[in-house]
Amino acid sequence: MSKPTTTIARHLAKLGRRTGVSLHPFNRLALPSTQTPQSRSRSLSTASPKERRPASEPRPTTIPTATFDQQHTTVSWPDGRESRFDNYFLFDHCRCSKCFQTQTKQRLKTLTELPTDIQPVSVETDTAGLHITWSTSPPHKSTYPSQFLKKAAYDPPLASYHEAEDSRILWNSKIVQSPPTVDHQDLVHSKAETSERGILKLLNRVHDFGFCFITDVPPTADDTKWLIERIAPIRQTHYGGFWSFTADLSHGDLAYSNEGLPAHTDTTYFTDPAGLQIFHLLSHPSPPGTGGTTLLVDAFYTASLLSTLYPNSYSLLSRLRVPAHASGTPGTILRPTISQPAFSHDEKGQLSLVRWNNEDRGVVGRGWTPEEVKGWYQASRRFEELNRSEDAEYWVQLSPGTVLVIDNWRVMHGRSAFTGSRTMCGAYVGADDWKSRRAVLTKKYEGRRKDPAAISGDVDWSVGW
Ligand SMILES: C[N+](C)(C)CCCC[C@H](N)C(=O)O
Ligand SMILES: O=C(O)CCC(=O)C(=O)O
Repeated sequence: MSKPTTTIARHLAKLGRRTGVSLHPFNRLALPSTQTPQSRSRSLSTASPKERRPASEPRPTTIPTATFDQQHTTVSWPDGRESRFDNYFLFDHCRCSKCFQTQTKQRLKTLTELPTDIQPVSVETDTAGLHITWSTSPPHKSTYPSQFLKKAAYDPPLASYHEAEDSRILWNSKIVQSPPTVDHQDLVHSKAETSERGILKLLNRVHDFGFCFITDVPPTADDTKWLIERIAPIRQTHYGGFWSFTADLSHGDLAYSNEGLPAHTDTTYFTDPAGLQIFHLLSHPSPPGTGGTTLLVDAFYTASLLSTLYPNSYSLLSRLRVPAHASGTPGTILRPTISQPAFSHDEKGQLSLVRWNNEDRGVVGRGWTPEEVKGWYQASRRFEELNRSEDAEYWVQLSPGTVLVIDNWRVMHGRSAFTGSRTMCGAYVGADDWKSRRAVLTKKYEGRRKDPAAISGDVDWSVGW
């Protein structure tokens, strides 16, 4: 693949000057959201006086006060902020034993069982939070911890929700200086707690950087499979569960050849793209073999650059849906029922999933305007140029004993063409599965520190967000 002759370096230099941030790795660039900078500033500057902006960060609070009327209960925080809740919303979110099954953590009432004219007969506040006695017969009593109310506030939302501190760190080619790594011993220690803490460290690094190496892994398929199964359940696909592959075209896919593969994410043809892509290079005698070097690119980093350099291109790649397919293996014609754009965002507008695979891309343009077709190609070429820039590309030669764990929703991977006999093994893990594993271990070993008010009495308020 010839290097694109681009003016990206000039753009990057300008960007560095314009944003005042030096684009070195471990930079906490703001993750791009659906709104491009211009549109974001417009929405803020045109907010009418009546639209209340998220309040500033709270000062230490003591005990709030509360008032209510037929429709709402309003909590006034000691720092002057106010949070207004529909009474129906509060009643719906009661987690007393009659409304919420504490073991299964599920609601016990349907919406039509909640009276639409529900209102308090009294409200009180204390260090435990807000206590409401409702106008039901007999009177139903609910308690809401202050922490819950601040997190759930929607009228207005509190700043902490939209500016939630995210530990993600965007990186470029300089990550080579200090790539995230954990040691195999930390993950398979005989003491269960030590292993779990090691797996949490691994998954935190995968969350923060989008990838992490595991060193000193016994270079066998069996040991690799056993290790992956300790991290999270292996996801079955049409490639099987745990796989070993080589250049034999045993599957109708270029991965099973010795071709070079540009930076891409896998399984864009699944409605739910694989969450983790785990690789372990078991063998590639070189010499006589050549090539087969691994490429990593942080798509959140290059998308962030695109968002700043070419906001309209970022918006097009966030909106226009692109068909993807896997049709090369006999008996398989895979495509998502609902095509998706390259960039998907969460409910906060944060970039959460990048689908980028030029080989598996289908026919674009159906339902688009001619201008959108032109604009999409321009935007995609710009994104590809950023991905193929020396600034973004991190090339690393894998070797037996080092496992590479990739967040396939964020970091793209690829490889240089190779000769010789090369065997790679690994597996996919579902996105929800590895994030659940991380959430459970975080709650177990960091819960008190990260969310002290999560457990109030025997009610778990940390779930359901
Ligand atoms: C990893 N393994 C070799 C089993 C499959 C590779 C699948 C590659 C496919 N083009 C995709 O991007 O999903
Ligand atoms: O063979 C490699 O190093 C990577 C193959 C690849 O990109 C893939 O399996 O998606």
